[in-house]
Amino acid sequence: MLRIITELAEARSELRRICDRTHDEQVTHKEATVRQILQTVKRQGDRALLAYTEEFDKQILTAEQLRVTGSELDAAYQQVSKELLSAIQLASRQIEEFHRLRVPKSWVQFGDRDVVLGKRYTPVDRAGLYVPGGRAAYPSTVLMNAIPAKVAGVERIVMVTPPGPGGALNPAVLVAAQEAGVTEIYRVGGAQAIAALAYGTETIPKVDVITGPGNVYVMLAKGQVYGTVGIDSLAGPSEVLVIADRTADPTHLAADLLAQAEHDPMAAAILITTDGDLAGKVVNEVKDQLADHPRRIDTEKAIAHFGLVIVVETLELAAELSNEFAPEHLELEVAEPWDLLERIKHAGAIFLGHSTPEAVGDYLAGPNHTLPTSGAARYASPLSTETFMKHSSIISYSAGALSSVSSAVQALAEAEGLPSHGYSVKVRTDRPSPER
Ligand SMILES: NC(=O)C1=CN([C@@H]2O[C@H](COP(=O)(O)OP(=O)(O)OC[C@H]3O[C@@H](n4cnc5c(N)ncnc54)[C@H](O)[C@@H]3O)[C@@H](O)[C@H]2O)C=CC1
Ligand SMILES: N[C@@H](Cc1c[nH]c[nH+]1)C(=O)O
Ligand SMILES: [Zn+2]
Repeated sequence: MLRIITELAEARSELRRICDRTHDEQVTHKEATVRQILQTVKRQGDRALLAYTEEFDKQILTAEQLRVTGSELDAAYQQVSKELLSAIQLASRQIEEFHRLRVPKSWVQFGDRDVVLGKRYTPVDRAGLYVPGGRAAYPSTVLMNAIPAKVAGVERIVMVTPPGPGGALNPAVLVAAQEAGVTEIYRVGGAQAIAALAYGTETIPKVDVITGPGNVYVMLAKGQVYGTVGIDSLAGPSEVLVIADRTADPTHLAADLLAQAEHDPMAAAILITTDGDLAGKVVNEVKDQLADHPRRIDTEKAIAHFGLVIVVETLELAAELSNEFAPEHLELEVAEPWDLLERIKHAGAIFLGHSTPEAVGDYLAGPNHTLPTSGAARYASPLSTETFMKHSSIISYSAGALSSVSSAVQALAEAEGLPSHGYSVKVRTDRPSPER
């Protein structure tokens, strides 16, 4: 079931197929479904949300039930154990500490002739967070999305997540939302939730930026509403790529591959190793650990379609293949991970050494777990406080500075056939404003 490949050309073509799995023909027809959902919600608002929730989530709700009430939020604290609450609080603290480290700061620079230039950072007014809820509950994703928004200074943090049986939401998700500073929660999921956040409905406010991971419908919907709103990145079905040498433990590697595969039948789990014996042992371990896995069917599907073991001659070649794939998560399970790091160019999050399984980053190390997938790590970055901020350029010229560039501006304006541009400078240098 987990295939071993030793031939380089085949390895490259398989990696390409797996990387492109959210763009292949099976998925492209979902683009049309998603477009239809977005348009219907845009036209019909809450009515469409309720109809899609009935169709896809099998829950019958009224418009009044879309928003989670204060009493439900209070009750959630009674439904989580003390251990879980303190784990949520530990994760919150560590995620907040990490995201506070590098909040972009506004700056100005004073140059010659009283020229002042700079950047002024401001948060968006409203952020919309998607928290997945189809196959698993994701309190950790609530923290990973809401905390950076709060640290960035966003005033209105709107969360959406699909309803479970009877419309209920997972209590840990509701507790995490309160701990992280979410201001309002709506029970709606999938592409319809993304449409609600992008266009607004009678109940759900339109936001400025939508963040958060989700399945392929959510990912396609975020891609389609980009431009109407900002988005973080295309964070779709999860991926891990592990580079291992003979010092790695096959039991650990198998556990890490399955930890990714269990997210979604479209999740990807890839091992590239320099040790042929290790490759065989990992394949057997995966089989053993899957035998009594509670999510065996979906996990097996992911392993069968998007699982792979590649045996290569050198770690340099392993790094090259990894860069071509640009994985969401990359584990360096080798004797000298810091040396190998030098060769890594494209990856969402990089886990170094034998004691750093991806799960520690998924939950509480501090860096964000909402990461670009399907090759998007070639150009995109993890979700961060910057995702919820934008900057304005700051420019201030004195009269002297303006006259020193007047002829250059006029030459450029003339070349572009835009005389009023040139005149707007000339008129000021010919007739400066009186000193006030
Ligand atoms: N890249 C990242 O940073 C992360 C990614 N993930 C990924 O998030 C995803 C979560 O997926 P799910 O558990 O499915 O939850 P989800 O909340 O993303 O999707 C469930 C929703 O999909 C919609 N849907 C289901 N079948 C549909 C159909 N046939 N047509 C139209 N809409 C349909 C429904 O509206 C449902 O509410 C996984 O792929 C996981 O790997 C999770 C955490 C982090
Ligand atoms: N591994 C997920 C994150 C996660 C949340 N909960 C468990 N894991 C990802 O794609 O980033
Ligand atoms: Zn995970």
